[in-house]
Amino acid sequence: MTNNYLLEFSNITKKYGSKVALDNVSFNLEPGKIIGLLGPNGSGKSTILKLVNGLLQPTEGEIKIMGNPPGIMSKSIISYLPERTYLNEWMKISDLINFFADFYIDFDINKANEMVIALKLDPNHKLKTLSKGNKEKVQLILVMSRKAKLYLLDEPIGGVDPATRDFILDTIISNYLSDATLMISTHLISDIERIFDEVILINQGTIYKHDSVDNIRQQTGKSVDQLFREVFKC
Ligand SMILES: Nc1ncnc2c1ncn2[C@@H]1O[C@H](COP(=O)(O)OP(=O)(O)OP(=O)(O)O)[C@@H](O)[C@H]1O
Repeated sequence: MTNNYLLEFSNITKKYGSKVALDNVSFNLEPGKIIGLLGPNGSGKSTILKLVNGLLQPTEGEIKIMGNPPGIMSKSIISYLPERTYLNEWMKISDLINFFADFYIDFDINKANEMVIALKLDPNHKLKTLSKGNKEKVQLILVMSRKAKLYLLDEPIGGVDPATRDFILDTIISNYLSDATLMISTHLISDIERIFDEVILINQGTIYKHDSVDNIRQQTGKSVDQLFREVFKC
């Protein structure tokens, strides 16, 4: 690595056919930060996360994760929670945990089991039988139990009731290593902004603002949620 960036996202344009989803987007992320990726529907958040994870290829531009392009090395250090579940609905929570433990050498099975207890889930239940919010908890447990360097969470807690969100957020932040970076796409800004160090505000495929939450609060006198509502007012 020639610099201290965990992720370099340089001059990325992504087109789906003739649709420009990202237009010359650049940002760099340092290790040890929690970044909120915020923007209206269709602004390009999921596209960014899929590009970083190597599920999509950029039309133009360059992505580097710890100095390397997305590939085998980056997949070993990225833990990704996609917007839709890909897990086998017929598997029990305990089976899914064992499956992940077999698949990822950085998976901490003890941490996963602790989180199952903390989030009041029954490991003998099949995913198929769980409510939407409890399914989300299971997916988060699986993703956060890896000792990854970069966590990419696409809308992680949309289905969880507001009272449980805080508890889940606390569980997340107390269970990842302090030099890891989390990038979280969400519409639940007021619920989650307390854990963000930085935010990237994106609109129609271009970055409106990338700054620390402290700077935003100092410079605008507003919370991120207030700023978002003002900037992206319909
Ligand atoms: N496979 C695809 N084919 C064509 N267009 C696509 C495809 N995937 C995304 N798009 C378009 O690219 C743009 C960005 O989509 P993306 O899913 O990245 O937005 P998003 O910010 O994650 O949205 P949301 O908040 O609604 O989840 C949108 O206009 C979307 O319609």
